[in-house]
Amino acid sequence: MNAKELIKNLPDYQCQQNLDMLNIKHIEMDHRLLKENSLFVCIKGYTVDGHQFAEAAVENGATVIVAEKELDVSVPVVIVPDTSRALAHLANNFYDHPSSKLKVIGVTGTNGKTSVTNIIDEIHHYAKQKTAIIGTIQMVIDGESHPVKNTTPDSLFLQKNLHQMVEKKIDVATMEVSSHALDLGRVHGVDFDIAVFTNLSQDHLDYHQTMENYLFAKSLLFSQLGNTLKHERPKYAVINQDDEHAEFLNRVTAQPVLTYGVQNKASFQAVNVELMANGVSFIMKTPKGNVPIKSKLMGMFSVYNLLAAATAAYASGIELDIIQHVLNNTTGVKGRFQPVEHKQDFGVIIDYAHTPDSLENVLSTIKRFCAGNIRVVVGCGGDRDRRKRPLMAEVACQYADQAIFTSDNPRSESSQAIIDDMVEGLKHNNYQTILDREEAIKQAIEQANDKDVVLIAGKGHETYQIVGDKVLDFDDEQVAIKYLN
Ligand SMILES: CC(=O)N[C@H]1[C@@H](OP(=O)(O)OP(=O)(O)OC[C@H]2O[C@@H](n3ccc(=O)[nH]c3=O)[C@H](O)[C@@H]2O)O[C@H](CO)[C@@H](O)[C@@H]1O[C@H](C)C(=O)N[C@@H](C)C(=O)N[C@H](CCC(=O)O)C(=O)O
Ligand SMILES: Nc1ncnc2c1ncn2[C@@H]1O[C@H](COP(=O)(O)OP(=O)(O)OP(=O)(O)O)[C@@H](O)[C@H]1O
Ligand SMILES: N[C@H](CCC[C@H](N)C(=O)O)C(=O)O
Ligand SMILES: [Mg+2]
Repeated sequence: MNAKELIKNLPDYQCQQNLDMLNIKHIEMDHRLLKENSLFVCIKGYTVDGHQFAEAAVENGATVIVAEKELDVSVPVVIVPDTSRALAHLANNFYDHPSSKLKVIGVTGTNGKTSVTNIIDEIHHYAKQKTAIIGTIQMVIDGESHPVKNTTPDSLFLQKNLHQMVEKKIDVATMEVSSHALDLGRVHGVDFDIAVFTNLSQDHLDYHQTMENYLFAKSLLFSQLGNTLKHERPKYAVINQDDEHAEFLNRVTAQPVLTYGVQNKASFQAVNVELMANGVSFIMKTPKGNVPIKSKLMGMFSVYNLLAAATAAYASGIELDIIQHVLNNTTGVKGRFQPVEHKQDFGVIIDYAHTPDSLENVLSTIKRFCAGNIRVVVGCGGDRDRRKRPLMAEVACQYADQAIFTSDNPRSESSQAIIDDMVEGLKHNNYQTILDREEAIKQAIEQANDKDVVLIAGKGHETYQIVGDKVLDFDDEQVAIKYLN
């Protein structure tokens, strides 16, 4: 693509040099990945400043540099106020606005994004559409899995892969949209068709500082839901009417809103909800009549996830009988309320609860059916929201009979210091500390009696433990099976 053409829609840029004759074949933000005839965008990161690689980038094949300041290099430099935002524009332009050629469904909220995106994807797949999904666990394009680094990738990776999806004739892409991504502009320029809100509770205050900022970041998905009409269908915001922030999000979007909920009247409302030991059942009231649902997913939080997915699929034009079939048959996502069954006479559940609210949801669900004692193994991530630590410890001790506090990706912090934060001010004493996660799981399993339930929380599908900058192999499920043997 011609360089001048590529940058022409940037809202605010300066460039003294002539770009007329430059043909750009690639865009790159990492100088180590550069090829010939590339445009390199210098990003000021949290670890390093990409501007320092400008010279090396030219050696590696960059023929244009996009930067926030003048640079002494032998190729033209385009100066912009914010390179991250410029990258989102450039990538969208370079890949010819791929999100305008696909249906894109974005799901945001503190908890439930991975669960809801997977159900939405399953529904579209069952409706014989070609689907793709981007989220915490992986990116899947028409059945082919690709690894991901972030829940919501940077704008370059995102636009490149949306383009791949267009090439592969994908009908609908469902993606998790994290608050970090919204705040950092990773999804700028993505033309969403449907925006879904699950819930908002405490997490990520290390990044957002206040709950107001966190809510504001989440709301950007709804204010960014544009006016373009794609596939001859209107756009929709899908909002959890039982969440205290529902009214605010309702006002933020200019598009029609479909709501879902249990307690409050909603477009999709669950009534006659029964929480059972092997799933949930309810009547789903919809704008087109009542639909009975009996799902294998557990707990009230799953009722919300099922409703969110059903409402989004309805907004996407899927028939209710297809939605009903998938809700009744979905078996959920790896590491989300996942039982480990190994001939033992007590329960073992692996779950990704890593916030106070999700831990409370999962433990209260277990409490409903557990005839013995609940034992929870849990830790808090290092270099993440410190303020959620004592709240998670409080929930663990309040709902479980015995809590074992252990390590969960300590990253640059010491595991002991993280647990010190967890137990500070804790009034309960039904806990012990075992820093080594394998030993903690072993102890919980060895101490479990008939009818007890052991909840191993926080890491879900993860198959690693991040200690310092090392990523060590660690899989809660494998460790549990080892000691169940
Ligand atoms: C804090 C944060 O968001 N960091 C993201 C950021 O990394 P960074 O700022 O450290 O990047 P950096 O290493 O300083 O590099 C700066 C620039 O220099 C370039 N570079 C770097 C080194 C080099 O030799 N050459 C070079 O060109 C890099 O390619 C980059 O363009 O940019 C990277 C590339 O896009 C991201 O992968 C990375 O996410 C890290 C892994 C992360 O942990 N992010 C978390 C906080 C996050 O975003 N989480 C949310 C989920 C939250 C939730 O809802 O649970 C998510 O969406 O994943
Ligand atoms: N709707 C919900 N409300 C509260 N808790 C939930 C809900 N859905 C799932 N959970 C809990 O949150 C955990 C994480 O669920 P899920 O992975 O779907 O959330 P997520 O929003 O994708 O998380 P992340 O921010 O890490 O990507 C689950 O293991 C479960 O404990
Ligand atoms: N997306 C979340 C995942 C947390 C998972 C937990 N195992 C941890 O490492 O804290 C985060 O990065 O905050
Ligand atoms: Mg997720």
